[in-house]
Amino acid sequence: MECQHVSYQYPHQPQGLHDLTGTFPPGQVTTIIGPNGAGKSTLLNLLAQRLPLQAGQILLDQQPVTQLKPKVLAQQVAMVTQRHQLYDELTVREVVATGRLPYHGLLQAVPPAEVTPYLAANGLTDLADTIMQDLSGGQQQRVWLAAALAQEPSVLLLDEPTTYLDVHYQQVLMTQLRQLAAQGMTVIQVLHDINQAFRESDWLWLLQAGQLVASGTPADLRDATLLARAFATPIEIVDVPQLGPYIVQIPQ
Ligand SMILES: Nc1ncnc2c1ncn2[C@@H]1O[C@H](COP(=O)(O)OP(=O)(O)OP(=O)(O)O)[C@@H](O)[C@H]1O
Repeated sequence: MECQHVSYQYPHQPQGLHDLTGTFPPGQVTTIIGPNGAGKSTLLNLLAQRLPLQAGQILLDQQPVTQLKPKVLAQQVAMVTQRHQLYDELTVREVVATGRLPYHGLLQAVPPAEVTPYLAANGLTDLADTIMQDLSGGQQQRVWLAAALAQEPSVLLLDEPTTYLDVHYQQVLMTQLRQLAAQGMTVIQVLHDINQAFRESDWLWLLQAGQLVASGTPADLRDATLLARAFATPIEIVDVPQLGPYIVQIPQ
C-alpha cells in the first residue's frame, strides 16, 4: 500500500494531514508513531476508506483504492475497530461472522464452518455465545481482531491495538502480527509505546502535526534528536543489557 500526496482537512480544524507520500511495505509490520493529534488515526481511517480521500492517491497493488469496488476493497482491507455500542448485544460468534460479510452479504448466509477457525485461532471458542457487553476490554479486542482476520484481508489496519491488553497479551498480539506479515499480509498499526513500536516493527512512519517527518526501518529512525523534536521532549537512547537500545524520555 502507498500514499501519494495525501492531504486531509476536517471542517473548521486548522490541522489535518499535509501532502503525505510514502509506502507501507507489503508483508511487513509498519507502525505509525507520533505525538497526540499528529494525525495517526486520521491516516488509518483514510487507508481504510472510512474517511473520503480529499487530495492525493492511496494505492493498493498500484491501483487507486478509489477505483476498487466496495466489495473488493472490503475483501482486501480490514480494520480492527475499537469498542462499538452497536455490537453490544451481538454474540462473539456473530461479530466474528461480520468479517465474512464481504463474501456473503448477509450475516445469516455466513456458513458457521467459516467462523469456527477464527474463533479457535483467537482463543474465543469458549466465549462464542457470550454477548459482547459481557466481555472485558481485552477479550473484545480479540474478537475485533478475529473478525478482521475472518475478512482474509491483504492489508490489516489496527488503531492502538494494545490499549486493553495486559503485557502478556500485548506480546501475544505482536507475535501474531509478525506471523501474519510473514505469511504476506501488510500490517499497519498505530502504537503509543515508542519502544514497543521500534522493537516490533519492520518499518516506521513518524508523523508530527499532520506531516510525515520520517519513514524507514527502526534503525533509520532511532535518532534522539529526530524523536525529541517530533515529541517535543528531551529524549536519550540508552543501551540496556539483554534489551538493546531503549528510548528514554528525560524528565525536564
Ligand atoms: N472527527 C474529527 N473532527 C474534527 N477534527 C478531528 C476529528 N478527528 C480528529 N480531528 C483533529 O485532527 C487532528 C489529528 O487527529 P488524529 O486523531 O488523527 O490524531 P492522532 O495522531 O491519532 O492522535 P492521538 O495520538 O491523540 O490519538 C487533531 O488536531 C484532531 O483534533
